[in-house]
Amino acid sequence: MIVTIDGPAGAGKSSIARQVADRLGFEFLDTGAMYRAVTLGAIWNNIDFQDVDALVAYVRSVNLKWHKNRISLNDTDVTNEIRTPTVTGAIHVLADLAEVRAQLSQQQRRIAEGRDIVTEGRDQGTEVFPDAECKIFLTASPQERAVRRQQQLAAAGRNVPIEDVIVSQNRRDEEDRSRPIGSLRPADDAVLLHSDGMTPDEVLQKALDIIAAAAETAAEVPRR
Ligand SMILES: Nc1ncnc2c1ncn2[C@@H]1O[C@H](COP(=O)(O)OP(=O)(O)OP(=O)(O)O)[C@@H](O)[C@H]1O
Ligand SMILES: Nc1ccn([C@H]2C[C@H](O)[C@@H](COP(=O)(O)O)O2)c(=O)n1
Repeated sequence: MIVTIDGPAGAGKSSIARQVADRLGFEFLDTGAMYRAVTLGAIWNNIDFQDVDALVAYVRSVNLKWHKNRISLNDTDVTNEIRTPTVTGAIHVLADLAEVRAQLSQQQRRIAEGRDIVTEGRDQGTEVFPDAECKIFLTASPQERAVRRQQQLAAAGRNVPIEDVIVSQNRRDEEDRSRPIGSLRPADDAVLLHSDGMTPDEVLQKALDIIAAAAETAAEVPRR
């Protein structure tokens, strides 16, 4: 069974998707980590971000591996290095390129093949797994997401004023929504889960309920 969880930055996708996967004994895939890793690699290799051909060639050449919730690039574990503001600020350049998306989407489908998996990102239910048995669009208001992000950053030792968090969140939302391919939007058949005012445990339980209902429907309606 494939479960997709898409939504805007800071909605709680990775934390909820990981817990859902643990509870169900499914694999978990963080597709944002893949976009982050190739962006980091392009920076490390001093690739000119204006040179589309060079960026595409680089992404085609790298060996990206997702294993046990960690990501490696040409056999170097970059799970921690991909979470810097520099990487976050540069991702949109690669994420906007159709060829890069095609490459990473293909790899995501390969990872999911024959597995029960919870995969999260922006385009999982719309572009990468249009036939997924369960699609959730997890969201929260910009204010709520910003507060969560500020607390997450503070827990990691970075005290960032809420105004700055909101500015960078608005920029990412705009980039993610206006992308020509793979833009952030709910699939027509996604269940909307708006998490304002819900604790993480409540969101987890709601997601599990949605998945249980979808699994029941999938069992009743055999796939063509
Ligand atoms: N319902 C909730 N209530 C309060 N905090 C939450 C809730 N859900 C998630 N969080 C917290 O919000 C922060 C952001 O969550 P998370 O990293 O899972 O978001 P995300 O959607 O994956 O973001 P991104 O796309 O930027 O990676 C984390 O610190 C997480 O623990
Ligand atoms: N399926 C995906 C996943 C991620 N991206 C891009 C857009 C995001 O802003 C960025 C980082 O993702 P995050 O780690 O914050 O989930 O990567 C995408 O285009 N498609």
